[in-house]
Amino acid sequence: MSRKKASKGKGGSASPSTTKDNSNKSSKSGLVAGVQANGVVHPSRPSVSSSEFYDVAFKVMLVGDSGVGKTCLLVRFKDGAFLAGSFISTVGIDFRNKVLDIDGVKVKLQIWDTAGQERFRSVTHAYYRDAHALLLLYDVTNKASFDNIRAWLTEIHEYARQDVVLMILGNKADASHDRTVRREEGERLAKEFGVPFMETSARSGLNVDLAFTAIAKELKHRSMKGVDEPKFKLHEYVNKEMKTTGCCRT
Ligand SMILES: Nc1nc2c(ncn2[C@@H]2O[C@H](COP(=O)(O)OP(=O)(O)OP(=O)(O)O)[C@@H](O)[C@H]2O)c(=O)[nH]1
Repeated sequence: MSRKKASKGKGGSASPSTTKDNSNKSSKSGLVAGVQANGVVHPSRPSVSSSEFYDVAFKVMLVGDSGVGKTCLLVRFKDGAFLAGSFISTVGIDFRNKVLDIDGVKVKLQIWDTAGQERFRSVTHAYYRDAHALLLLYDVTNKASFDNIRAWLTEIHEYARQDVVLMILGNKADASHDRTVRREEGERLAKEFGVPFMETSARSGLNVDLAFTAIAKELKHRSMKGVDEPKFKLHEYVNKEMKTTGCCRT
């Protein structure tokens, strides 16, 4: 299978220019050429065994209230590290790339980290329609961020594609002493809307890889499924993985 080469930069900012306030967390390598509107890149380069090369690419957006841990989740997934220290809010939108090997297929996720603050909402709206998947986060120590999930879902239905892959994540699951939202509440809400759900922790790494891998698997199956290939079921995959790992995988 021939493969496309991913951009070399760690990530980048898209217009309007965005980053964390006063931080150097984002780089500025710009948008990656070749990611088409339907997310499937038709490769033209020969296959090489490098993580820079990929077969298909998709855009994944992280959304949710300010402070729920979107940037930290992305950094944990991309770099395997936790961004400790004082909280610096994202301004606008920023992205990073990561290539995953899904059943022998190189899947590039271009992951967009959006600002949770209300004042950047109109910027975020402009990016919804290009997203193939959305990870909607709340903070298990912040009840308001959980209550706002319904409003976020309304917004998603208004601005995102109809076939967008969606998952709800209850982040900061490590912070058991400060928890105000029980896991069952998250599960119930997600069930009500028919959306897969898991709790995550950017701090400990709990379920972070699983969340992105599940999304990548679903997107890859949708774009490349053969006639005889069994249908991939995101819900079932998430439930099975949570059961086999006892709900907690770092
Ligand atoms: N205990 C704990 N703290 C976390 C976790 N994830 C993020 N935080 C903390 O929560 C704060 C906010 O994290 P960010 O990742 O910047 O939040 P955000 O959702 O990107 O916020 P905006 O950019 O304003 O939308 C920071 O102080 C983080 O250190 C987590 O999994 N566990």
